[in-house]
Amino acid sequence: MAQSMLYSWPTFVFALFIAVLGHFLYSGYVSRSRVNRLRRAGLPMPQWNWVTGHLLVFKHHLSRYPSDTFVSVIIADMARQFPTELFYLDLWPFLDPALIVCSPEAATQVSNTLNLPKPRLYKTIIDPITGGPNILTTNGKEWKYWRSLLNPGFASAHMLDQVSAIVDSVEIFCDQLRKRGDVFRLEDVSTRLTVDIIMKVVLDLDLDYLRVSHPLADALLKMISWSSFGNPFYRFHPIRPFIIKYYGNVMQRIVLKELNKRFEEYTHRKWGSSIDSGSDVKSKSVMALTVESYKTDKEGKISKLDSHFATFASHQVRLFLFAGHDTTTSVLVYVYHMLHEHPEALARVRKEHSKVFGTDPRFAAPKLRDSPALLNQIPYTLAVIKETMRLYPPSGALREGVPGACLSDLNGTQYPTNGCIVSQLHYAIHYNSRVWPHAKSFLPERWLVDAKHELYPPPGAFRSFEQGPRNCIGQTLSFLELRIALVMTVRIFRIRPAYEEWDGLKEERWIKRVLKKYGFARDEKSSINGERAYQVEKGGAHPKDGYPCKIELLETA
Ligand code: HEM
Repeated sequence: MAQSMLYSWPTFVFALFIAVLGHFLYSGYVSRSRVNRLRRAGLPMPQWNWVTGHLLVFKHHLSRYPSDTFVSVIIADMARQFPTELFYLDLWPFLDPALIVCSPEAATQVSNTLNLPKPRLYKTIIDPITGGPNILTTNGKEWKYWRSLLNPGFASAHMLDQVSAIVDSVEIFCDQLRKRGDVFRLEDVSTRLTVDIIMKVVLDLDLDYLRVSHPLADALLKMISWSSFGNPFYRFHPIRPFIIKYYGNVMQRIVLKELNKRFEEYTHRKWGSSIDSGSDVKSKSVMALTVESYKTDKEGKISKLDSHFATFASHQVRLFLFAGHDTTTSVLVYVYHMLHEHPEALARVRKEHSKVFGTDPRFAAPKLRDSPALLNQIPYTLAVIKETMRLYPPSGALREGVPGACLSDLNGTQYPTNGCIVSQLHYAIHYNSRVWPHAKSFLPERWLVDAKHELYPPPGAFRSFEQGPRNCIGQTLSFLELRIALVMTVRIFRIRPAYEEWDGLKEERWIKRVLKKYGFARDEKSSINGERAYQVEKGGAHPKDGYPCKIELLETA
């Protein structure tokens, strides 16, 4: 008996190995055959072969850039050879065949005309962070129900009620910046700011992460660092599932506890007025308003937070924490960078703030608290933010192709989407010189001219928040916090990049020192076209090395 078991175990393992290999090769064959059919139909794609698909072409383009470059930048480089602004890319086994979209017209077909579903790939990557289904990854009725419950919490009018809470966080951000005489990574402090803000706005929870660590935020950042964004090998790391599970539980415990607390406060009317009486209550968190919509939906018949609602709501809170901090942080840091690179724009922003908030920058905070609507009177600042987001889009957007759905290019050629990931490449669309005159230049003015002006942004071309029904639910909040942060900082601090100093501070590993000594390695100052703060792959796109910088306090402060 024991002997037959010994005999059967290796056989079993071998059979399993053959089955897994067979499945792998078969799915590779299916994937490559699909691309081959598209190739034979004459649709645009780079040089292709059965064994490597487009991997070698991709590698060739990658070799022109630092190895950590944001992947959209590499694919946009490949896109330059396709005037069709649409092409197929076969990176199996790392990704299903992809239809790359670099034209605003085709992107509008994806998001508005066809409204293609979100891909299954999102579930694999995002759901472990959020703990389960959420409005970023679900489709159809499930998505619609939750989006309609959550929308009121993000409405513009309600967001203005959050200004005071955001100002409080930005004041602490300023205190932290004041303390920094050294070279430091601006992104680290900015991340703490956006995490604090998102939790206040979404859950009315003050993490005070700008000053101290917090298990919720720490768990989120740990989970992100263990996720497979940008590096597909992470997906196969043997201890990754345990790490994700552990930190997921930490997050879930805290979020559920806070949600229950909010519900208790809600039912005991601690928010200052009665929900049941139907009166308006100001300064409520997104989740408070969601509970309110839910209760209305159930005709008021809930007396405790039911576990189905609580679980799903906790996924949304975790999603907001994830989606709401990463992108906004990246934009904030790049806005400071652009203002440093364009002193004339910085001078104009400062002048605009002095005109609206008074010449003494110390009074900006009380003015904002008293009259949040003043934020609508700084159009040039908003234009600077949008232009920065055009040049440094923090993400892109993926959809799943479906049978019968085709995209058409400007010549009317049809591109089947079935079996493909449809990738709206924000980076390539934002640098598309057919639709953006002077596409590489930083021109905030293009956001201020009237519709007849040649610089006027064409419809569908600015996609940082995506467009159509699945656009970003948090865009009003992001514009709000970015403007508040700028109003409260640009007249107080001078922020400049400090990559050279940072290079000097970095500890070189002993192995690199040895290799350099014998001529096998050299100093690498990675940059793209001289830009040290290039976008690197890290979930979304982030400035290289977290933007090492130095801060000076201005005399007016
Ligand atoms: C500058 C900041 C931001 C940028 C650039 C950004 C970008 C985007 C993009 C491109 C999408 C579409 C993704 C896709 O279709 O694959 C999206 C969706 C989404 N964003 Fe944002 N986002 C930002 C801030 C926020 C904030 C602050 C929140 C938090 C509340 C948030 C929450 C979401 C959610 C929940 C969705 C999914 C919406 C849906 O499918 O119904 N985002 N965002």
